[in-house]
Amino acid sequence: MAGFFKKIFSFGKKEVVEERIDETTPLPPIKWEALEALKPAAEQAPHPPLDGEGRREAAGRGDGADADHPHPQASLRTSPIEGEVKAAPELAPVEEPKPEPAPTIPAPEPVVPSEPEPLPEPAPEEEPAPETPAEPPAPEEVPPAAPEPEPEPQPQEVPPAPLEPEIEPARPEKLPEPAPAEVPAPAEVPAETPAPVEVPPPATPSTQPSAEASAAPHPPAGTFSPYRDGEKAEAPTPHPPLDGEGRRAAAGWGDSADAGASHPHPQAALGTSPIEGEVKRTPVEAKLIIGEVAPAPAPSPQPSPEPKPAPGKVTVTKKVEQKAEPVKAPEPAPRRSWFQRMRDGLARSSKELTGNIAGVFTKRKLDEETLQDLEDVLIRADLGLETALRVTDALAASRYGKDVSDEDVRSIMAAEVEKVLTHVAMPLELDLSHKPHVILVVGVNGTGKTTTIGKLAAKLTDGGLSVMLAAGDTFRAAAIEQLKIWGERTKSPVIASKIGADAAGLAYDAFERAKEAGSDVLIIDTAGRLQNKTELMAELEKIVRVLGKLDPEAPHTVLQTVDATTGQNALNQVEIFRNVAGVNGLVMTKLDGTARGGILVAIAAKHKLPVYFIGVGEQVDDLEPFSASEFARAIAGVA
Ligand SMILES: Nc1nc2c(ncn2[C@@H]2O[C@H](COP(=O)(O)OP(=O)(O)OP(=O)(O)O)[C@@H](O)[C@H]2O)c(=O)[nH]1
Repeated sequence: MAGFFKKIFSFGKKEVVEERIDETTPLPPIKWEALEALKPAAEQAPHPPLDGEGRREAAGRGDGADADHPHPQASLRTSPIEGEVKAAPELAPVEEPKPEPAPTIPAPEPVVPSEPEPLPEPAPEEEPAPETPAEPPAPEEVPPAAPEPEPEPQPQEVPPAPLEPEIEPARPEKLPEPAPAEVPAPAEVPAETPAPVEVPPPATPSTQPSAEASAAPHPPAGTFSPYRDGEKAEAPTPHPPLDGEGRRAAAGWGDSADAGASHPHPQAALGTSPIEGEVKRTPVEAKLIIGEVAPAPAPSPQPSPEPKPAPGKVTVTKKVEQKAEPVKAPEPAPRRSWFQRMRDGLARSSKELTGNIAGVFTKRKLDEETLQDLEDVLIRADLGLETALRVTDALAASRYGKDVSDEDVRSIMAAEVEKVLTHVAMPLELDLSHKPHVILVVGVNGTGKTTTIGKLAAKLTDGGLSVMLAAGDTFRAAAIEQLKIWGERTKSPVIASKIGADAAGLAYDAFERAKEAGSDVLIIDTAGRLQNKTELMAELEKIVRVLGKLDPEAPHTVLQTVDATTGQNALNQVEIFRNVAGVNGLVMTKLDGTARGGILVAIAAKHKLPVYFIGVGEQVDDLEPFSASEFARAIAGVA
């Protein structure tokens, strides 16, 4: 017995056990053990006081681990089984032995005191699971990877100690997890089998995950929400130390004191820091940790950091945009010359015409039939009867009865068309003795009056002339705004009035204003109107009459815009406007992309009015002086 007690005393902590034994009435067991003590070594010594068979069993298991706390704990639990009432008092003493491991890990102990009561139980439960050798290594491995991410979450969480209450609910689940981390020592716990039943399943699996989860999952979680919220890992940086401490404590505790308080301590520490962090981050994350931590542990941490890349991608898109910008620079593609544009525009007219001509003169001698066919082709091309006869007459005069190719025919046609146009292809001359030189622009709706005014104003202002614009189209607000835009672009003042105002009155006012301003040129826009609209045509006539009151020679130039796509109706338009407004010049618009450009030749042949410009587009510089030869060659398809 003496030796037995000595051994007990040597354990120190076990001394308490002896006293307890006395209280619990271990007398019968004492005798029984005394007998055993005589037989075996002192190994069973601690057990005797514990008395129960469980003690023996525990002793057998804990032979090697006796020194460890597990024994006291085992005794506590075992005894509780017999008389749980007593177990409570024993628990306190049992934890006391923990201090022993504490020396090894002083940090954990301080934490334990506050949570010892609840924690001790869960810890022992978890311990059994940790026994699994494979598991302990896992947690250890985890820490390395986890430490980096974990630190972040903890720091934030640590400060808000009050938040722990929220965390605690989650702890029960997590608590088992931290225990595994401490597993190293827990291996001794196995004796605590009773509780393990519940714990093991969660503990072992959870433990690793928990340890990792706390570590791995936490980092991710921390990375997720924290990053987004604070984004700044700056907060995390402070955490690392905290985590490290918590982890170290956990690890240390597990190593030495795992059995008893060690578990609660690490858990508490782990749970508090990581849990808090997770909880705050987002409920979603918490779910991940609790529910599927085990499967996710390793991957979860990784995915968490990955989300960060997402924002990185955003930056990438920005870079892409920047790259796109430089691409825009080269966009300014070289613009085709006006002639090329006119040529392309007349391509449809030319292609149809030359194609038909080729169809007539394919390996055929020139005779009356072929000449008649050619005349029909030219007329259908809107060149007009007069121009068609000029071409057929010229062809018959030189090639009648001979083989004629379509190229010969096109060449002769170009020459004859040029002859017709030469007399009308004149440059616009402005008599600046008039201050201002008044240009009245008329025409049917949509033929390009306002656009042509803008283009012309640009040419004049570019030439150093001062220009004033008058919005005589008082019927359409859009027309007024359109002219104002052109005025801004050409830096030309625009005189306008309210919708529905008298156009003649506006023209008169504008003329006076231009005189007062000393403008070189006044360009007056008018409302589009069909030549068969008597009232509108009368209004146009009135405008001309009113302008004449200020200057008998005004308007000095009356330009009519003619839409090349109009066809034969253009001939009638020019005739009417010429009679009503005294048109003395034409601008053939929309020659770009029409198959009816031949009408220009017909108009020129019939009215012999000057064609100052041709419109080959909607841009400001798409107004070109009319060239008879170029137009003729273009429409005839002659290079
Ligand atoms: N392709 C092409 N379009 C043109 C040309 N000239 C004018 N346009 C377009 O033809 C349309 C009518 O031009 P406007 O200048 O408004 O014609 P408008 O005669 O003033 O019209 P109203 O005020 O309604 O009488 C606009 O879309 C112009 O961009 C041209 O030479 N080529």
